[in-house]
Amino acid sequence: MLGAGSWGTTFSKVLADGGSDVAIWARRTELAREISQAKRNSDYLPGINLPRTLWASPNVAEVLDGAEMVFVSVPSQSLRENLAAVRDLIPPEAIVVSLMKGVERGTARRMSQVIREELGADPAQIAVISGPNLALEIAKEEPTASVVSSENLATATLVAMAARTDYLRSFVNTDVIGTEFGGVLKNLIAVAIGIVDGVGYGENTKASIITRGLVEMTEFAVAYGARPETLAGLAGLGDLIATCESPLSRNNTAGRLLGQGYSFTDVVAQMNQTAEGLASVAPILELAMAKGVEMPIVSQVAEVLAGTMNPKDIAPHLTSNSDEPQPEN
Ligand SMILES: NC(=O)C1=CN([C@@H]2O[C@H](COP(=O)(O)OP(=O)(O)OC[C@H]3O[C@@H](n4cnc5c(N)ncnc54)[C@H](OP(=O)(O)O)[C@@H]3O)[C@@H](O)[C@H]2O)C=CC1
Ligand SMILES: O=C(CO)COP(=O)(O)O
Repeated sequence: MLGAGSWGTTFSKVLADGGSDVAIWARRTELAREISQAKRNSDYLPGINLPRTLWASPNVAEVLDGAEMVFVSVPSQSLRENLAAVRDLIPPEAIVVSLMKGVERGTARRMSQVIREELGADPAQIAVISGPNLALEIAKEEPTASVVSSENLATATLVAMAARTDYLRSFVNTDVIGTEFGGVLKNLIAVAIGIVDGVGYGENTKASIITRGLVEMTEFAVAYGARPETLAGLAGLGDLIATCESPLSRNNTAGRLLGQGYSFTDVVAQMNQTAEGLASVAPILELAMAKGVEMPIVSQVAEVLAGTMNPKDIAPHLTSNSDEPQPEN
């Protein structure tokens, strides 16, 4: 596992509980020591006991030695530089699995695309995992489901088998584009819902934004080749519900602070964990524009982030250029 944050550590627990030998690369020596010796990660998962077999090291060569599967859970914006540093250490036959839910600023690439580019990996050896998977709930072994996606169904199946425990089961699909974009886009809608909460609006506003948000997510992802069913599944609607409803969500939390009137800079300063949605807004809007997809809710999030829109003006019904009633579907 590359990354010892809340999701990297939680998913390592899942894999270890599923019977695998798991090693985590933690960039901080003291955190690696705490995981290996105390079987705890008090920075990210307070109160959670980790499996006895799990160990961590700041030495990435040691962690990757002999790995059959390499899971990656670092912030999306740091993926490329991290892969460049370990490229020669990843065993050539290893399956590489992205646990991340962002797109790269500047290139607008999905994480599996960055993996492919940086490692020169065969797409059949790459998988992505998404779904309603709030780390702390899974670390507490509350039951949930994930989706493992790969262009090669056999690869997705192998990964899903490795991640099988009493409290987590995975479905498989071959729609990598839909599975990845589902995870990215729900973060942006969760920021919008956080803004609504911060402003103090109620359930009608939230339900309207979640519903219209799913329409935006689906139109966007389908324009890039996703299957609409994927967006209606765990990696789309499922994760949208979990992230929009939960105070555990960092994207939701970031939105709430914006809705309470904090500036983007203040919000970034207050967040001590990764809120991927903040960096993904701009590249997603670039991709939307390239395909002529309207994303009124995501556009409003971008405006609130830029400080050009009062959070109180957020609404589910704005479209860019028309006062006429729009067809619902
Ligand atoms: N948390 C969750 O519930 C879920 C998260 N995800 C996704 O997982 C990915 C990782 O998120 P999550 O674990 O939650 O994030 P956290 O903020 O909890 O942890 C981030 C981890 O990455 C490390 N890190 C930070 N910056 C860098 C860098 N530049 N290079 C290398 N490592 C770095 C941190 O190290 P350090 O501690 O030293 O700063 C830490 O180990 C995200 O894409 C997120 O969307 C997906 C599903 C659920
Ligand atoms: O992806 C997640 C749940 O599925 C976690 O959401 P946050 O990154 O907003 O905490």
